[in-house]
Formats: sequence, C-alpha cells, structure tokens
Amino acid sequence: MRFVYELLVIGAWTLGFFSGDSMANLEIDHVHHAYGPKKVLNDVNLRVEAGQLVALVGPSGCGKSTLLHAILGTHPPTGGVVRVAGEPMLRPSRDVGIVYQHYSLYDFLTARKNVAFGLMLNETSAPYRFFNYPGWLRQRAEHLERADELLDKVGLTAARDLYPSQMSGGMRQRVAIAQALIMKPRVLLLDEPFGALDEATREELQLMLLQLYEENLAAIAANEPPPYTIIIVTHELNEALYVSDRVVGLSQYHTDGANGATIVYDRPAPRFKPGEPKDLAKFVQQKNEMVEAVFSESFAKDHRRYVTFWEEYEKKAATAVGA
Ligand SMILES: Nc1ncnc2c1ncn2[C@@H]1O[C@H](COP(=O)(O)OP(=O)(O)OP(=O)(O)O)[C@@H](O)[C@H]1O
Repeated sequence: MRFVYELLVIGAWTLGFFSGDSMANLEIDHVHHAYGPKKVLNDVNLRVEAGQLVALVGPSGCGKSTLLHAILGTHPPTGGVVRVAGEPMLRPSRDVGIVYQHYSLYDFLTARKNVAFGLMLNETSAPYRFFNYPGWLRQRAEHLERADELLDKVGLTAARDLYPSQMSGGMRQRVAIAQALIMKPRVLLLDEPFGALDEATREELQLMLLQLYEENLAAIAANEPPPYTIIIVTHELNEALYVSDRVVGLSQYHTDGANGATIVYDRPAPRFKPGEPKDLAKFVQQKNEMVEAVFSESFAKDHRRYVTFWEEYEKKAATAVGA
C-alpha cells in the first residue's frame, strides 16, 4: 500500500500535477542574502512541491531563519527571487504562514478564538459588521466551527475553551499550528517549533506532523491537492529524518561562496507512518552523511554530492514505470 502511495506522489510531483500548472508551490531561485557586508546566503536554489514536508537543517548561524524570512516575505533577499505559486514574495501574504519556537497566542482569547482570530481579522471590517450584523454573526459562527475542526486535527478537542495560561507548552504550540493552518497557507514554515518542549511532548508533536502528512497522502490517493506543504527548521537531525519526507541542509563550508551558506544536502528522508516504531538506527548512515555535509568544514570541494533529491525521485519513478 505504501509503495502505491509513493508512486502516486512521485508521479504527481514529477508532472507538477498539484500546482494546477507547472508551477511549484515554492521556488527559491538563485537567492543571495547579505546583512551589510556580511554575506549569509549564497546562491540558494530549491523547488518544493505541494504536499512535501521538508526539514531544513544546518549549523547555528548559517542562515536558516534568514531563508525562512525571505520565504515569508518580511525580508526579501538581496539577490535572486522567492516565488510562491509563481508569485514573487516581496511582502508577507496569507500564502505563507509561520510558527516560531515561542508561541505567540493572545492570552485573553480561548484556544478556539485564538485559532479563529486570523480569519475574523481577514474577512470582516468594522463597516461590514455595522451594515451586515446578522451576516457577520453567521460568519463568526462559521469561523469558530472551522477553528474547532482544526483543533480536532491537532488533538485539542477537549481544550477548545481553555486560555493559553491554562495550557501546557505543547498544547499552546498545537494551537499556534492550528492558528497558522486555518489560513490555508500554501507553505507553512515551522521555525524550531518544538525546541522548547520536553522530549515526550516533542514526540507527540512529531506524531501530529506525521498525521498531517498522512492526510497529504490520502488526498493524493483521492486525486486531490495535498493540503499541507511544510518546511520545518530543526537542530535535531533525528527529528529531521523522522518527520520529513525530504531533508535539506545548509552550510557555509563550501568552495564557491566566500562565507555565504548554500544547500549542500537535499535527499529524500525515510518515511514513517504514525504509530510505526521510531527505528532511526536503520538510518544512521544517512544521519552521518548529513553531519558530514552540513557540519564538517572539510566537506567543501564536492559540495553538491548529496544534492540529489529530484534525481533520486526521477530514478525511482523510472524504475516504477519499468517494473
Ligand atoms: N538583522 C540582522 N543584521 C545583521 N546580521 C544578522 C541579522 N540577522 C541575522 N544576522 C546574522 O546572520 C547570520 C545568520 O543568522 P540566522 O538567524 O539566519 O541563522 P540560523 O541558521 O537561523 O541560526 P540559529 O540556528 O542559531 O537560529 C548570523 O551570523 C546572524 O548573526
């Protein structure tokens, strides 16, 4: 069954099926970024298709957050272009959502109102409420209903009416994720989202990401667009391998960029189903590759050696067709 799913996914991405046309959900095209004289990113290129769950890893200070902010549109790059669904990201838009390590919920709102807040803000204005009060009430009820659906999805059905101060850190982070998802972003960025959580809570949230990915697979199997395209920044290489279907690594140690980081690792990750044993020992070789590519200063000359994601997928697709 898993094999069938994989073939569907490969076929869909190879044909650009879910983008509506041949556009990827996210394209990072020859992106450079510098803060004054300090070069941080150097010729970063990446294409992410709808439904992919990409883990972004790299040493501290190499430019992961800078890249996320370029995708978000808050800090457009000093060179190159970031496109979301074909449109250059020159300012923030609802196409891209972000969740940070430290939650940013409204303390005076319950979980469901926190989740619904973005929709309410986005779709109603004061004159609209004044002139169409019954319509606004109806819309508000719909927003809250949608918030409840999202809270069910992130496993917080029973916590709808709790305030942030009554929730644990893991619960607050789930609310923050639901809050971002309700806007249906084309790309959701998670910047070290589980970094401040204890190990058990972290594992629960990792499981939640695996469940979202299963929804993508089910959508693909039903010939529908997969709902979640996610980029997660993490310092934990095991987490990167466990939750993602693709690992991308940035490093400053390469030969043709004086200091600026570029992509030195881009390979498929092993895929785990929710509830499957988290047997990462089998993938120790891949983890060692990641460590070598991303952290080792001596990994410089042949820095494209592990940038093979699309070739590996095309090879897999060709094998499947020939089989
Ligand atoms: N606004 C800024 N002005 C000047 N330098 C900056 C600015 N923001 C980041 N930097 C520098 O750019 C480099 C990359 O920072 P960035 O936060 O993108 O790295 P990172 O990989 O996300 O780091 P970490 O993993 O520690 O969060 C760092 O050396 C940082 O000091």
